[in-house]
Amino acid sequence: MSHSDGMTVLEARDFVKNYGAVKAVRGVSFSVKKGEIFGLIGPDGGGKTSLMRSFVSLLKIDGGELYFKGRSVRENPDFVRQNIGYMPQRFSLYQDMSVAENLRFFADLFNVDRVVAENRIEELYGFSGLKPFSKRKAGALSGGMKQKLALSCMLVHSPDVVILDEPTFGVDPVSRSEFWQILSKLKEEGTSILVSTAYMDEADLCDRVGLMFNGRILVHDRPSALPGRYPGKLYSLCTDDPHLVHDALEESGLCGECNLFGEGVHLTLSEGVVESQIRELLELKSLGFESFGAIDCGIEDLFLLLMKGDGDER
Ligand SMILES: Nc1ncnc2c1ncn2[C@@H]1O[C@H](COP(=O)(O)OP(=O)(O)OP(=O)(O)O)[C@@H](O)[C@H]1O
Repeated sequence: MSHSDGMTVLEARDFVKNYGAVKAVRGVSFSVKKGEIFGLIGPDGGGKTSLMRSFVSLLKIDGGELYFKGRSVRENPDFVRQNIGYMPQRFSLYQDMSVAENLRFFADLFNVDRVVAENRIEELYGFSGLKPFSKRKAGALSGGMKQKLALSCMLVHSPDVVILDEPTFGVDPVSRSEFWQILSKLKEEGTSILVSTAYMDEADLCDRVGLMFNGRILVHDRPSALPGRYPGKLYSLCTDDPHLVHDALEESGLCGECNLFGEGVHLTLSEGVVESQIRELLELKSLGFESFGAIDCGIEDLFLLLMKGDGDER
């Protein structure tokens, strides 16, 4: 039975993946629409890789269903493998081969016609900026350039749906930004992208994101809609002693949420508590602070809150 509405390219319905007793993915449902960038965001071990590898039919599905363009992944493994571009966490480039040779190798692997391949490789050079390095050995490229080459190799057979597993992991900030610019160009070209990352700041670069933790997608929405999902008012307190302040606030019972955050603490007030009580407590304990005031919630704040609500055993 087809589940395609023409606009949905990837869909998970109550998808479950176990490794023996380890519940890696515990019933996940979401979809990726044609021409959008959907980000799976979350810390290591949340289940992102298991979900992605299952989508490309590299792992057995233990429950629920995954669909690619309306077809069951379980029943159509060859169709899936031929038509989805998949870039795993450790994409194997041939280190002793040049950039151009790697690209031609992957074109041959996917049986891309020679002329079509050369045109596509030129197009990919345009996307990636790798042309000046075409003769350089892959092993001699920087980390960021290696990831761009891996992406290009994966795109050489022109898949219109791609799955990228933490493609920017360990890459410097400038190259990360350049990599996302390439993804944005691909999207403009009509490519649909499912991409995972542990970098929360990459959420804003996606059309929609799913926050994944402990085998579940805790919430999925447009990045701009996520702050609105935070219940209550959030405060930021900047201090030189974030640990001491955090512990004092936790002990006081004045806060609902209380999390260390960079150079300070993000907190909510317990019911009936007013802002001045926080100031008074810190003065009483002789704990200094530079500023204290309400702020807009960020994606990390929401994630911390939702993660606490998901305390199931593995
Ligand atoms: N082959 C395996 N055998 C047993 N457990 C596994 C296996 N692969 C993954 N796991 C476990 O499944 C859970 C989810 O792992 P998964 O790799 O899917 O998460 P992730 O969010 O992609 O994290 P990472 O970025 O580290 O890969 C983790 O607890 C992990 O230890």
